[in-house]
Amino acid sequence: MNILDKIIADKRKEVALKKSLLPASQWEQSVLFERETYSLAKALKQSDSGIIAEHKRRSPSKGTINQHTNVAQMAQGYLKAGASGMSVLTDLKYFGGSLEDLLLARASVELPLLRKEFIIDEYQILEAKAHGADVILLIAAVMTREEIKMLSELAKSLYLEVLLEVHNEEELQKSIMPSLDMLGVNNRNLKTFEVSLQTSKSLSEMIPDAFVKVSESGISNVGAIKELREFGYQGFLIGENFMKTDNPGKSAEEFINKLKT
Ligand SMILES: O=C(O)c1ccccc1NCC(=O)[C@H](O)[C@H](O)COP(=O)(O)O
Repeated sequence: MNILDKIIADKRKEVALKKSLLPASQWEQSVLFERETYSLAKALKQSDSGIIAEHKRRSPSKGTINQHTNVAQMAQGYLKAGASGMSVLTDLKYFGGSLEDLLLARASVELPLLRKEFIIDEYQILEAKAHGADVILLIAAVMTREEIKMLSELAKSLYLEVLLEVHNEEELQKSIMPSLDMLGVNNRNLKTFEVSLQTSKSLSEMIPDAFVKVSESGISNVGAIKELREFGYQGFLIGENFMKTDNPGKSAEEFINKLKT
């Protein structure tokens, strides 16, 4: 079994257990459920950075990246740096994240927040809204077109935006539908961990202009962003490059300042 299949199999068990313990209806009572959300798509179109800076303690491909994080400080650092949004990993087993991380980020900044999670069930979308997310991620590799439609339409009905992630043409073709806001191309093959920015470049012309294009993973220098912009990308999801430093906020600030020159 490849790592993505393993993550999804574990996620199904985790969600089934949560559903048996805590009904989804409780999330609708959260004070955060009725709030206005921030648009990441708009921020990416309007900002001059386009950076979505990630909070990620560890990953299957890199192991431990940074165990000594202060989510609130990091969120404020990313905001000060000029990031267009923040991505918060909420999976515990493989990434060391939690819904508390998302709540802390929400309490700290008014930036658009992406819940970076392996979403396979409506329950996780209600949970995302109740914990401060503005955007959810759907991964085409692990769902059918019907599931993408059902989950993205639910998210939109809750005023959450949807970032749909693909890694190849087949995933892209099966996924295009009006209930998506952003199309993300993951440069990392989640089954083999191979990373190539060429994946974003090759798929770019197949993404309809109606969607904001986001390039994800393996971005470690300003030159890469300048190249990807030539292919129409307006969003750039960066995790490890910031998280591996002692001060991710400051490292994002230096990166974004360099981007402006
Ligand atoms: O990062 C991994 O090892 C990974 C493995 C399996 C599924 C997902 C994985 N990563 C999630 C991401 O998409 C990245 O955290 C995100 O795009 C940022 O990537 P990077 O800048 O390379 O840290």
